[in-house]
This record gives sequence, C-alpha cells and structure tokens, in this order.
Amino acid sequence: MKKVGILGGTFDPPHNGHLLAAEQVRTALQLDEIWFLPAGMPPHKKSTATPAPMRLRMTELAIQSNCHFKVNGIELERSGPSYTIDTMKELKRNHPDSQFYFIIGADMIAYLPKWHKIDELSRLIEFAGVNRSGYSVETVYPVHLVNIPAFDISSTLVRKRIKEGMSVKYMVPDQVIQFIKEHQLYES
Ligand SMILES: Nc1ncnc2c1ncn2[C@@H]1O[C@H](COP(=O)(O)OP(=O)(O)OP(=O)(O)O)[C@@H](O)[C@H]1O
Ligand SMILES: O=C(O)c1ccc[n+]([C@@H]2O[C@H](COP(=O)([O-])O)[C@@H](O)[C@H]2O)c1
Repeated sequence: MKKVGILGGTFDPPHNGHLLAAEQVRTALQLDEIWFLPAGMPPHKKSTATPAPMRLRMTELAIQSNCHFKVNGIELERSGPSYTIDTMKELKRNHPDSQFYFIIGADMIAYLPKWHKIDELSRLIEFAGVNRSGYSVETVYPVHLVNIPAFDISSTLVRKRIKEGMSVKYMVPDQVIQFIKEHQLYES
C-alpha cells in the first residue's frame, strides 16, 4: 500500500506553514507522498475571495521544490460544499492501492466534531494532526499527533500584511509572491 498524506486547505494563499506541516508529517509518518487538495467551497467558510483556479495555481507554484508533494484538483471539479467525506470516498475508489492520512492543523482538530459525517469519515481514513499556536491538540477522535516546530502564520495574516504593504518573504514561497504581485491579489 502506498501511504499518502492529504493536506486539504483553502490555500488563499498557500504559505510556508502549510509546507512545513506537510513535510514534518510526511517524514514522521513515513508517507510516500503528500497531495495538496485545494478546497472548492470550504464547508465552514462562507466564501473564498480568490477564484479557485488561482488558488490551484498558487498551490502548484508553492510545492514545486519538493518532489514528494503533488496537487490534486478533485474538489474544484465538484460544485457545492467540499465535504471531506465525499472527497475521500472518491479518492479511495480511484486509488484502491493507497492508504490516506488527512492532515489537519490544531484549529481543525478542535473543529472535528462539527465535520460532516465525522464518525464515518474517521473510520474511512486516518487523521494526522499538527500543533498550531493558540490551539489545543486534544480530541476524542483518533488522530496521529505530529509535533512540529510551530510556525505562527496563517493565510489571514499573509493577506493582512500584503494589504498593509508589508513583506511576506520567507512566509510565502517566492514563486507565490510573484504570482500574487502579477495578479495584484490581496491589495485592497
Ligand atoms: N501555520 C500552520 N501550522 C500548522 N498547520 C497549519 C498552519 N497554517 C494552516 N495550517 C493547516 O493547514 C490546513 C489548511 O489551512 P488553510 O488553507 O485554511 O490556511 P489558514 O492559514 O488556516 O487560512 P485562513 O487564515 O484563511 O483561515 C488546515 O488544516 C490548517 O489547520
Ligand atoms: O467535511 C467537512 O465537514 C469539513 C469541515 C471543515 C473543514 N474541512 C476540510 O478541512 C480542510 C481545511 O479546511 P480550511 O477551511 O482550514 O481550509 C479542507 O480540506 C476542508 O474541506 C472539511
């Protein structure tokens, strides 16, 4: 069986906290690959400001330097909320030779009780959880915890800094910064 980590996210934009978490989980759990999964319409966010094709492209640019990282656009092909259970059922059907670990930060660990069909989902796949500043990793759900050097950064912070004209170098991969500048994202 191939062991595959899935990092689902809005990636508006992707940042080095995502890359750090993915690489730490990959090595700690000896996963073969990490698939970055941009969410079409994230279930608990009302709207995403940036169109899906741009978030997909930024995610492709972000992962370029790691040969174990791939991007999977499956959720962008579906309309309606991107429930993880639907995605993972489809991925399992299409890749019967793979065992999936869904990677989540501590904010999402806290939110697990509210996930759609969470009991069924937690029987279907494994969860890998990473710490994140300001959130507890305690949960009643079975989560493989991976302790990472906390990088206190979020897409919200990146968007805010760009809007205020502050540097995001070393917070966001250079190629993503280039894309953001070319398309004048997050400036207003
Ligand atoms: N700095 C970080 N450290 C660890 N995990 C993170 C970090 N940033 C994001 N994650 C995790 O990555 C996944 C995708 O996150 P997402 O794309 O929503 O980024 P975000 O920074 O949380 O965005 P936003 O600020 O817009 O809510 C989530 O499971 C989230 O918990
Ligand atoms: O399926 C659900 O109910 C569910 C609820 C909250 C979050 N998720 C998934 O968790 C991942 C991280 O979410 P977000 O909003 O932090 O980008 C992303 O892949 C979401 O689709 C999934």
